[in-house]
Amino acid sequence: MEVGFLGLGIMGKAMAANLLRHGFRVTVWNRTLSKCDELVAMGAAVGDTPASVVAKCKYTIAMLSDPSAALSVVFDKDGVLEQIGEGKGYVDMSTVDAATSCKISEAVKQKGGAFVEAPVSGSKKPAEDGQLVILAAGDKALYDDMVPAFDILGKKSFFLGEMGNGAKMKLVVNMIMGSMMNAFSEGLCLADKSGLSPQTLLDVLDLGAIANPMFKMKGPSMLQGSYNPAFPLKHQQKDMRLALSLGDENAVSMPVAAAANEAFKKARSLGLGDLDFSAVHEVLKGTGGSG
Ligand SMILES: NC(=O)C1=CN([C@@H]2O[C@H](COP(=O)(O)OP(=O)(O)OC[C@H]3O[C@@H](n4cnc5c(N)ncnc54)[C@H](OP(=O)(O)O)[C@@H]3O)[C@@H](O)[C@H]2O)C=CC1
Ligand SMILES: O=CCCC(=O)O
Repeated sequence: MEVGFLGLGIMGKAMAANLLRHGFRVTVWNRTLSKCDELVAMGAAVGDTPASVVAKCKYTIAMLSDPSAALSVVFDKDGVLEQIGEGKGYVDMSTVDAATSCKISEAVKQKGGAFVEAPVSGSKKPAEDGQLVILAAGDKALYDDMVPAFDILGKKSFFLGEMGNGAKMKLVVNMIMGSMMNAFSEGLCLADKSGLSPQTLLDVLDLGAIANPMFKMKGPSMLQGSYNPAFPLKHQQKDMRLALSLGDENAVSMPVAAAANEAFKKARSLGLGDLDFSAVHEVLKGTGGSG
């Protein structure tokens, strides 16, 4: 199978590499073109623009930072819309809001193409290992065509029905994750300040009902103040913002998520946006704990 791949950040690079390793022919494009080099060394071809990738490939996948990037790659000059059409499919796996997905979907359909939104749960390592959870919605025929690729990228794919449901599901999941990260960080600070060993807290948590891969993976590095980015904090804050907006639209009160968002915003204002989202711990340490 041949696919185009737009966006070679932390996630896109790992996902495109995975497709190459499994025998897919992949044509890549990234705004900063030099980031294509590693994929070319693995056998990828390069397109000069999103439009040229879509012209070459029947199916094109995108993995971009946020709604503004997702829209720009489709609607701007040399964008996806210039070449999408009958018989071609576009799959956006970026985390965006439902309105962004719907806008792209309408435009692609108007040109005769098919569109699926397919954001993912799972971070850098699951992307490298093909263990993502894919939250797709939109054109079912295109989804079915993409299953061979989704089976390589992920351990499970959900088809969630109408356009926007993938984005909404992803935002709900990440809203919970961002709130959990704040509660976890507060717990580490509280343990430390009240004379307990935060390391022992990690051991206790890992044996009980709230054990989870995030605490297990992030806890030790948070205690060391080490935040090598797997999931950049600026993206987690974007997801909190978009989830809170979904809450506004549906009149759902989310005080816990709103407080977590404030901590992520504070972290961004301190210049921590490019670090891992667990760097929010630095903010919470600064307000009383020492982790
Ligand atoms: N990292 C993670 O753990 C996970 C991330 N996600 C989501 O996946 C998406 C990608 O995340 P991740 O790979 O971590 O992000 P990165 O910040 O590592 O990569 C972002 C990508 O978007 C591109 N980009 C940004 N702005 C524009 C623009 N205006 N026009 C064209 N391209 C643009 C960047 O290009 P350039 O290289 O030129 O800057 C880069 O390829 C995000 O929506 C994120 O929320 C979902 C699950 C997990
Ligand atoms: O959007 C990022 C999700 C990160 C994860 O699921 O571990």
